[in-house]
Amino acid sequence: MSAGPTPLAQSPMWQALAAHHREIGSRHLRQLFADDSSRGERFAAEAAGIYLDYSKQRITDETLRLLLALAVECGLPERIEAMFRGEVINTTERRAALHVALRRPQGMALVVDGTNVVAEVHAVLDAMTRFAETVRNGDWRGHTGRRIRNIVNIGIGGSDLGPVMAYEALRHYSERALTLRFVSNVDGTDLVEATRDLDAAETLFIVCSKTFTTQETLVNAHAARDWCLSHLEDEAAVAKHFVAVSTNAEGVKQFGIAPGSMFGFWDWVGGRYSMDSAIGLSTLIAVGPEHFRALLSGFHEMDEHFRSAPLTSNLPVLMGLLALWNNNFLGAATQAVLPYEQYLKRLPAYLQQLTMESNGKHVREDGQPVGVDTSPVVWGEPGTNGQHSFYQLIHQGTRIVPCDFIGFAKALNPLGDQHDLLMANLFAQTEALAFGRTADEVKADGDSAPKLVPHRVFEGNRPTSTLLVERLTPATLGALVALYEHSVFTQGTVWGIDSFDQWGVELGKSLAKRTAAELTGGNEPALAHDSSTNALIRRYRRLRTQTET
Ligand SMILES: O=P(O)(O)OC[C@H]1O[C@](O)(CO)[C@@H](O)[C@@H]1O
Repeated sequence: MSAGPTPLAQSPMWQALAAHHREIGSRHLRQLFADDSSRGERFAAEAAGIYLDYSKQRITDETLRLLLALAVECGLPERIEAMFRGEVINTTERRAALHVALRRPQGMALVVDGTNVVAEVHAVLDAMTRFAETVRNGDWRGHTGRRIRNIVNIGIGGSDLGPVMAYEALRHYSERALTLRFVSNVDGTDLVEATRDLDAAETLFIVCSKTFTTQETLVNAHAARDWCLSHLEDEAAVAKHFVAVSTNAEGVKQFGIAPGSMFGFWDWVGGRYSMDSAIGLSTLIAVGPEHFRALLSGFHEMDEHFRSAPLTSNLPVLMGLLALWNNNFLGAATQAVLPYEQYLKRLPAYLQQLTMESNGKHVREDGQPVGVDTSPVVWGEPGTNGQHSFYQLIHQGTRIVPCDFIGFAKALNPLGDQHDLLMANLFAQTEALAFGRTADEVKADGDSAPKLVPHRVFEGNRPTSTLLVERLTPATLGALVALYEHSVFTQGTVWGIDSFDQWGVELGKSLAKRTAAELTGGNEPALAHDSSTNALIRRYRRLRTQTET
């Protein structure tokens, strides 16, 4: 009988990294910087307009050498090639993961099973562009002949987070005459508040769902349809006020949206990798075709870098391996993403899905336990808001929280010296986190009572990376997102997991379906859950019908 593959933690390179960690794991960044005056320039790399400074990570040259060797041992170069060739790397769903095809220029064919998928991508892109232009220039009229002024995107997960993140990120480049709203939650408040002040005659709904079976989206889409018809009082209005983005033409037709108003994509685009497919229709309408194509070109530039740059200077590879080092060897369970750019306020939420839905897995592709920790918990807030909230823990708490700081050299909305102040905060935070403040330094400052000294000590040695970009543009946004996509892929490859499935969302979905039927109706159904769930359902049933006092 075959002994099966060697568990990751027993592999030679993992073992070498564990030994190396025992040797240097507690070495302080103060010492690492003191030992090498060029560290700040040496531990940096640049691609697609993004400069990555990783010198404030707790690593040495040897750490990097070993991490890169681990990536090679785990087959990263071959796996990158396999993804770009369109091989079935999403093995549990038996599909390719070809989001890189979505941003290829027209002439750069990618033939999978005899089909040039890039040509198909551009055919959809052209249709989206034509449609977006009619909306933007007012040729597309609502049912009563009025111009469309409001766009409401209905979708959830990847069919929401990408569009909303991109809309917020690129607001500076958006058509001001259009109001965009995003509805995702099955909580009725989301739709009610999104439509409360809108005129149905001027509102276009984009129903985004890869599968067109997602309960939240369909429920919201039907409620939006009811809202629209309650105002416009004619079934025919649906044709002018609803379009769909999906891979499920039949489902779209059943909803009542004509095939001509559907923009398609393919099963090889994962939901969380779909913001640059037709799911980006709201983005395209908001920013216009030129900016949308610039966004795609930024993605593509990072793709090409990921595919062709040597591993030693490959941004996504470096970021992925550093995240893995922090997670698996330094024991950090979380990863903070801290954009010092207000427009990127939804980026942490977007990256939560990208990272945690991709790599929050406990088994390898072959079904065997991974045996080491996988995805960190990703979270964050834009700077400087976080500084007055959770940074306390990052500076002086007992846990290590590796942070990605993201900043831009040029402000999109210059206001006095506010941008310099913003960036001064970013630089100061990374410095304080790395170097801290010793008791002797606190005492030397002379403004602390002795008993306060320990409270004012900062241990430092908190690992951070800084991503510095000239300006937030559609192209740099695309490059930034692609950077994180490929970093996630790098980590998943080392762990040997399928980063493109999401079986973990299924159990909750099916239990919710069963439970929904038990919450309403006159007679209490026989409840066969555990005693906690049974009691909660009973109390809920009582409260929902109880007369208010
Ligand atoms: O676009 P759909 O098919 O409605 O799916 C929405 C989301 O639901 C999931 O399948 C599971 O949460 C996500 O991966 C996806 O982005």
